[in-house]
Amino acid sequence: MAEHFSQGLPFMKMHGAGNDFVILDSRGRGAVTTSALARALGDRNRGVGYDQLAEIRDAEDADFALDFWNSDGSRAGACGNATRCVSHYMMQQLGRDQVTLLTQRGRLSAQRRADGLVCVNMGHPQRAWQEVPLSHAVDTDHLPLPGDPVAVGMGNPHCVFFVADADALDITAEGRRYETDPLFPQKTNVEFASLIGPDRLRMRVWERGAGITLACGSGACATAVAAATRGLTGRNVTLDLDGGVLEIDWRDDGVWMAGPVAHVFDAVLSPEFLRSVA
Ligand SMILES: N[C@@H](CCC[C@H](N)C(=O)O)C(=O)O
Repeated sequence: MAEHFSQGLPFMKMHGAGNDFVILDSRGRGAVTTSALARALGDRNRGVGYDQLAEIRDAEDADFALDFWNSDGSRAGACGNATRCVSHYMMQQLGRDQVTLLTQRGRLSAQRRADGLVCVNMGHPQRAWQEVPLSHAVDTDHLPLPGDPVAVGMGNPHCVFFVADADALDITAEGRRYETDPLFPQKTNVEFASLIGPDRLRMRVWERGAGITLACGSGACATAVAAATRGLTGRNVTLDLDGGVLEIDWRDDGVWMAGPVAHVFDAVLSPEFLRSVA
């Protein structure tokens, strides 16, 4: 790859509610991300460090397409906060307040609200066990696991626990344990949520392929769907995460998520770094 990028490879660093991303804009050229590049870049000592890498590609019937990678080099089918960050960047580039995009999940749309928050329709939640996916037929509202969690797919799998105090938990131990539970053949993201007020939840997350992160957009959507399904909240919910606040509105046309985005810096990966990954 280094021979194709003799001047280096430009990238952006952005975050959404503290969920941080490296973003490559590959429009007009082929996609460059490989599992090896994602893993090397995701290493906070030897690379740049991030929760997810998002690569923007050309799309024929949408404004752009997006692929997601976790920092361990694995692929992710959805990433709500990166979708909001990249949509912000694309709206700025196109001079518009709304964009459409393609992900593995299908066609999504994003908008900038009057208050400046960027929101995305993450699509309908996946509630059938095959869709999450789970390894066999079970009640997704009450998984046969300690703690009685809920399984929700948002284009990626989530296992949501409702607990008395999410801040009192060792989520590294609990998250690691359930990420690889055999009930989830593709592993899972793990959320821990507590009801802290009417339609308000405190949520912490252990992400598949990334570990503890300060926020997870698809996880916030899954948690809001699980809370409404359990009758703990209505369908319009505010979530307090370690890195900020996300608003989730489960409407007839899908689960909408709104929150802050920040463009941190632009930089260039050196040819030496790219050579070391080849
Ligand atoms: N941070 C993300 C979710 C990223 C993907 C996840 N780790 C997976 O493997 O499914 C978000 O904002 O949704």
